[in-house]
Amino acid sequence: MTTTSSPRTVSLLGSTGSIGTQAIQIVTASPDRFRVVGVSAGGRDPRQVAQQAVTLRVEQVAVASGSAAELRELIGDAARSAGLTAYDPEILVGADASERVAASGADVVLNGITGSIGLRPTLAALKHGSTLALANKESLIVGGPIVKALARPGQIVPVDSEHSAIAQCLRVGRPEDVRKLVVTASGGPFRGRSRAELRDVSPQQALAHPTWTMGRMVTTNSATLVNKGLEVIEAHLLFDVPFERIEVVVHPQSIVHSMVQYVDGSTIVQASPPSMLIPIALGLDWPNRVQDAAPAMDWTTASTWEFEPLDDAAFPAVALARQVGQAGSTYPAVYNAANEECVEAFHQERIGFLDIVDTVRAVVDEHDAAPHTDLTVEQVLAAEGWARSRAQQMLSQA
Ligand SMILES: NC(=O)C1=CN([C@@H]2O[C@H](COP(=O)(O)OP(=O)(O)OC[C@H]3O[C@@H](n4cnc5c(N)ncnc54)[C@H](OP(=O)(O)O)[C@@H]3O)[C@@H](O)[C@H]2O)C=CC1
Ligand SMILES: CC(=O)[C@@H](O)[C@H](O)COP(=O)(O)O
Ligand SMILES: [Mn+2]
Repeated sequence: MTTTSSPRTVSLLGSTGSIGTQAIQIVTASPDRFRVVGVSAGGRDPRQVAQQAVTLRVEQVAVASGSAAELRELIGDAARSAGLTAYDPEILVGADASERVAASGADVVLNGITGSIGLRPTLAALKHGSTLALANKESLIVGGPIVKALARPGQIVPVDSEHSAIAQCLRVGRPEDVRKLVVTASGGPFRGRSRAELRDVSPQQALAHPTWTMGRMVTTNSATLVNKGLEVIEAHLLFDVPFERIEVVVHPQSIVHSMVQYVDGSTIVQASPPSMLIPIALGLDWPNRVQDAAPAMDWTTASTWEFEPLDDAAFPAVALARQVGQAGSTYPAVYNAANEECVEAFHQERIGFLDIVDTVRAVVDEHDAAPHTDLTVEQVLAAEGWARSRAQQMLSQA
């Protein structure tokens, strides 16, 4: 028996970024399964947003900053070039534009925004009943218990490659039989270097990721291993596994995207050549798989997979993340916000590479949060504001 169903409606937040553009690749290849109804971006390239809107015929187009009149004109130009006569989407401009797209009730909201600015859109998507395909790990990490309290079981589908891998590996066993989660890390461009050898590395070197092509923030976070620290907290929050049962192992090939070890000694791995197309496609239609979403492993040619322990002395960001994750409350928000400030300063060549995690640690050490049993968004935002300004003060004295 064949069944037909209408395509899932999808809102893409961060549509012009690495995750957003790959999501468009997936949805345009499967028009029978997905229909994009909204796109949002920061507004750095309104022409690209306009072109996406017209190509996908979305109902809502949003940018955080820019001019509504200019965006409308660019959409009009792109529509005329495409031979579209009557295309008049809703245009949203402003700090809350993505949140409004997220609140429109699409079947799936893919949050591919960078940074903790993605928190309110994440909350809006959950409140309005959409499935949240979550690439924007920062919103879960900073919002922690607030995000979890809003989400019904299964409403958040991880898009981050490691967490998508773990979610896939968890489908083969019972939760009570899980011994540990093993999160893989490429080790970044500076794998194997000592702390002393990291002192003078440049922003350009930090952006030369060995296996993934991604946006600037997450690529830099891979170089410092802050990304892996964030991912340990993300795994704890998504899968309710205590920190002491979440391991990190360095795997330079980025083929095994993470693993689950069960109590009988079996380890289940998810493996595919490094590509976000599979986790994005799963995020959009979990647990259904999109045919040929990405190239599979070729088992007819020889290959070598290496695994090695993380060097915590050279890369202390993961150990620090475990501490802030255990502390909970506003500590993860402070860790992330201080890091976002430091990464920008590093790319402006105001500070060195080692100053990033050293400053994050110093800001976290100064943070004095009461344990919040009922954490609120306002408390998170206040702690973030404090962390950002404290990090900036420290950086200007560095
Ligand atoms: N890229 C990857 O392979 C992976 C990414 N992730 C996570 O996914 C998220 C996105 O990463 P990535 O795609 O690499 O990042 P990019 O920098 O490539 O893209 C970020 C996107 O967010 C948009 N954006 C920025 N600020 C706002 C805002 N205030 N409102 C709405 N949109 C905004 C940007 O628009 P504009 O350019 O106009 O500013 C852009 O479209 C991050 O959380 C990252 O950690 C996780 C795993 C893998
Ligand atoms: C593709 C993806 O999920 C990234 O978050 C990735 O994890 C980055 O690679 P690292 O393992 O170097 O952090
Ligand atoms: Mn990841």
